[in-house]
Amino acid sequence: MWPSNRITIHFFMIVAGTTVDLGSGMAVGQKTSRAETFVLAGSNGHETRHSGLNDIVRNHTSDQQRLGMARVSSDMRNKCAAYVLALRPWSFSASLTPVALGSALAYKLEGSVDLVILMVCAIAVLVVHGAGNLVNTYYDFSKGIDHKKSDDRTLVDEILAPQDVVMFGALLYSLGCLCATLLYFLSTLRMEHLALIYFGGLSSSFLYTGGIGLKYVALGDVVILITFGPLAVMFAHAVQVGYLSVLPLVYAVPLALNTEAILHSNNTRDMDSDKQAGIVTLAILIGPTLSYILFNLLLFFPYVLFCILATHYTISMALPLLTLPMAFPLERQFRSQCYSKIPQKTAKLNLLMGLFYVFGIILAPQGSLPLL
Ligand SMILES: CC(C)=CCC/C(C)=C/CC/C(C)=C/CC/C(C)=C/COP(=O)(O)OP(=O)(O)O
Ligand SMILES: Cc1cc(O)c2ccccc2c1O
Repeated sequence: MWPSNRITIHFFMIVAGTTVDLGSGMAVGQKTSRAETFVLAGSNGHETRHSGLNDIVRNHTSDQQRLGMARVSSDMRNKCAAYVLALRPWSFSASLTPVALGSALAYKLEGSVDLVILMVCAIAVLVVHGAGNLVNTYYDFSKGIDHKKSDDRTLVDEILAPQDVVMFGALLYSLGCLCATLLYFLSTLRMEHLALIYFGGLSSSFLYTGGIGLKYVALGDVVILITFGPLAVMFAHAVQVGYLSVLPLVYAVPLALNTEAILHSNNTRDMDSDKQAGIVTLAILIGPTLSYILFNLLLFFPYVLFCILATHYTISMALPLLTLPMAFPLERQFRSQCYSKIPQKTAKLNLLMGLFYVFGIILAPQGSLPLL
């Protein structure tokens, strides 16, 4: 038999534990009623019930631990999702397609491709692009350019803190440098050439919005045309073949124009808020009508180039034309000024067009492609 005062002490221990946890959820509340039931039963004085009380205390503690762990793991998952979303992964096609293109050209020229070099190169370009997006998030927020209706609300909605974005950006730049170091050992490309292209890409990704902020003085379009086009394609090609060549620069043109269409639609969408924030973009300089004409040129001129390549060199170059049906709705949306999802949709088109372009190059009969 257990004296009822000892049972009461156990009860208060449970209640005390419960009180601490009251704010955290229903399951804990349920424990209180189980303990109360026990005290009512305990006052009848059955000894066997004591082990039941210990079980309740033990179960209560392990439930608390489980709840705590579940909360920590769900917090971690939310935080990870926030970091991934802050990178704006929808835009990654813009950096992956030039890597695929440069590697495909190397395959055509050298007859083989080193898959490890391809992977490391893709990671290097991807993380530098991701870091560039984070720098953009940080500076657009601190300059008051991003607002409640912006596409990028990572900092505006306090999904992440500014120092989280800074730390994550620094981590990605460090990872990029690690990849570049690895490439130095894996590839036969001379160190000064590797460093020139890699740090060219890295500094462009920072200076786009950081430092002098090229985006704010209407130079963002030039940066995107160069980095996501010739620079990234040449980088992927050079680490494979071990030397610099002008060939990838020429092949990069159709893809670079399409990637610039993503940015131009983005800047046309943001024209009014950018103007209010006091920054200058190409879209603001040329106005809505010329912006529409420029978007069409960027969207459709690559198809003209593919037609020329297909009719003069090899029919496999007609493969990217399969994406034409995706381009017409974009033109219509731009014309009716429904800009909201055009950058994301153009990025999808960019991925498919890039992949078809790469397949077209791989499938081209030996010696049929223009080698300048
Ligand atoms: C050659 C090597 C190693 C790397 C090249 C890697 C690349 C492609 C770097 C370019 C990084 C870069 C310039 C990123 C900027 C990304 C960008 C265009 C962000 C869009 O910014 P906003 O125009 O402000 O759009 P939002 O309004 O959506 O924020
Ligand atoms: C976030 C973001 C937004 C864009 O509009 C981009 C356009 C071209 C290339 C990359 C882009 C990007 O990373």
